[in-house]
Amino acid sequence: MNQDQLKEQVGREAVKFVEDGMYLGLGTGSTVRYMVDALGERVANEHLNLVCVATSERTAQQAAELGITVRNLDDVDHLDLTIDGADEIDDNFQGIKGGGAAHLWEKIVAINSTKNMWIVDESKMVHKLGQFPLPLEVIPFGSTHVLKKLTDMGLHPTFRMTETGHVMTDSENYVIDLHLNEIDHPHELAAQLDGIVGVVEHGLFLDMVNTVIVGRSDGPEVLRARD
Ligand SMILES: O=C[C@H](O)[C@H](O)[C@H](O)COP(=O)(O)O
Repeated sequence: MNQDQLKEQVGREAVKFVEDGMYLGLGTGSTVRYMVDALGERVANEHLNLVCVATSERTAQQAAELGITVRNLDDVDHLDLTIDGADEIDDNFQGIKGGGAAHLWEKIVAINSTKNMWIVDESKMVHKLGQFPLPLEVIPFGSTHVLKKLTDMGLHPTFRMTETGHVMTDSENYVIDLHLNEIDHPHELAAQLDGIVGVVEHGLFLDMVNTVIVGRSDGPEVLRARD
């Protein structure tokens, strides 16, 4: 099975956990895209009553086109479950997210969700975080000074750019990626990054996920991370 087939496999597996009447958070990314397609099929075929909150404009648009009810986070009082992708997951079920620049909204939705599930192909499972560049969402105003500060801290930052300029998030902020190779102490790094003025949010998602579904050639593996 190639990577796309594994992503589709976990997307389809994840929607089996969705129950009628749920308030559901929808993540962002290429794996989630398959999940939302599968969810749309269930909504159409089984007439499920779901209320969904999306973590990006992209996901909101896809879901709405499939006839899934999408509301703003501020218009719901709770979320039962959020299903999202991840860029890396380590042996302790800590994660890096934000490869698609959506980690700010994703983290806000995640912390307001009773349960969180991540769906990944097996290439995302690592022993130690950090091979994947760690994304930060930063306020454009003064961002070159934030970049310099991060450089001085030895965190090897680069702005994430397109051919035409800065990658912009849905909140119209910039993204800085930290090229760390290995993150020995994720909690300490998270606390350091939380303390930098101008950094809105980082892509370390620590102690957050309850269930991980890993796509493997011999079938999806469901891992329980925490209650
Ligand atoms: O910002 C994007 C998100 O954190 C994604 O969930 C993450 O990058 C994984 O995306 P994909 O499923 O495309 O690898």
